[in-house]
Amino acid sequence: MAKHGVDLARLGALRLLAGVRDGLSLSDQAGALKALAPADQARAGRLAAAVLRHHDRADTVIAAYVSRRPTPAVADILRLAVVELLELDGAPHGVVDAAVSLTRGLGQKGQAASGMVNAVLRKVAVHQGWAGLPPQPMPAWLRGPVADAWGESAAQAIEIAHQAGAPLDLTPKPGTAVEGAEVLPTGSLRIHGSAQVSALPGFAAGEWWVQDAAAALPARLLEPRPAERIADLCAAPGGKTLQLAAVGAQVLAVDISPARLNRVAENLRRCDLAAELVTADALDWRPDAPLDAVLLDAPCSATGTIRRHPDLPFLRDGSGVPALVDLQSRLIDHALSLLPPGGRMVYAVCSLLPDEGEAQLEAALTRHPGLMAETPVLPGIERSWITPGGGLRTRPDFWPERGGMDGFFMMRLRKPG
Ligand SMILES: C[S@@+](CC[C@H](N)C(=O)[O-])C[C@H]1O[C@@H](n2cnc3c(N)ncnc32)[C@H](O)[C@@H]1O
Repeated sequence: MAKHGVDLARLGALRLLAGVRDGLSLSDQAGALKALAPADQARAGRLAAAVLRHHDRADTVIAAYVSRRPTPAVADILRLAVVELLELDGAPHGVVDAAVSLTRGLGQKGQAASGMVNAVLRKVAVHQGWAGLPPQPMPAWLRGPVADAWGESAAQAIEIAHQAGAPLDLTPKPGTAVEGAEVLPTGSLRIHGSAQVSALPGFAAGEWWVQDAAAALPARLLEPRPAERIADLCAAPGGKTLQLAAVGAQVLAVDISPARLNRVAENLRRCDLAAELVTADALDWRPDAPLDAVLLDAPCSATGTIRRHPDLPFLRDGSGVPALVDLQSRLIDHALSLLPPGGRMVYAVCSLLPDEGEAQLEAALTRHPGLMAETPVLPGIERSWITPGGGLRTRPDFWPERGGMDGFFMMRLRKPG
């Protein structure tokens, strides 16, 4: 949609990118585009995400044609145009014109830079070699541990998967099908191509919820049974709570954030499922009656979700990881203290960092003599995903032909009887 010849979606994308430069995540900025029509909001989000996914490749191309470093705002306009031209097959004339008018819209400095933007983008439009540029690298604080754990070629395959983005995965209520969706070996449903979630069949009737195929595994690994009392610690927005409730377990969904628990309530309502919602710090919460099992989806670096959140590498520097690792181990200890002898627990993190996953398993077994890691057995998981310590590791580069999956580590622990 155009206003005074300027595409509002592109303006929105640039606003989002400026927000990321200021330390705001894309999802934190949903309100910033409120004035735009829903279709423009969605396109702005897609364009901003595409620029972040190809950020360094775009800079490599721009550097070949500029003599002086552009200002941050002009650099974003150039990156957006480069990605539209070389990745999204945008029509050169329209993309270059839009970039020039967006630059002019920056005021006096923009007026001065618009000639340069025009000249640079005319050359970019016929640039050769885009496909051969390496994918957006992970930041060093993440790439180092990933390459150490799984090797350089795995790190590169993960970067390729990050760049490709993620399809839409759904978890259906037991026995529910969704027309046109691929049924994945693990039981999740996958929709390829862009789709408006609320327009898909079964959304209003609450027959499924959006959940990455890997994110659906921890609740399955717990093997919840009808009427079991299960605490879902760190539950919001509730994907795993819904899974547990859908098999008929009595779920206590605990989260520290009341606002995020409201989202669990909304999701339960839409899907016509029930759980008890508890606002509490999981580190000191205790149930008033014995539990059968605990699911602990601990707060983490979220580095396994970069496919969906390409802004994450631009917002974090890894300095928060040690505090998260410490919180995770305290949560594991507290969760174990809630279980009766012989009780079971699943710990999960959407992280690619072994410190938050494989190392947490090893440390928990050392701290708790007699605690056992039970080897994961689930439909559709591959042997190579099982770690030597008995955990389950998923990575974005797994299932490349199907469109990948988020990076998770999960483990199932059994308290001594
Ligand atoms: C990874 S998300 C959980 C995702 C959720 N299990 C799902 O499947 O939809 C982590 C959650 O932990 C919550 N959280 C962080 N620290 C917590 C604490 N000390 N006690 C309880 N919840 C906490 C956050 O509010 C956030 O909702």
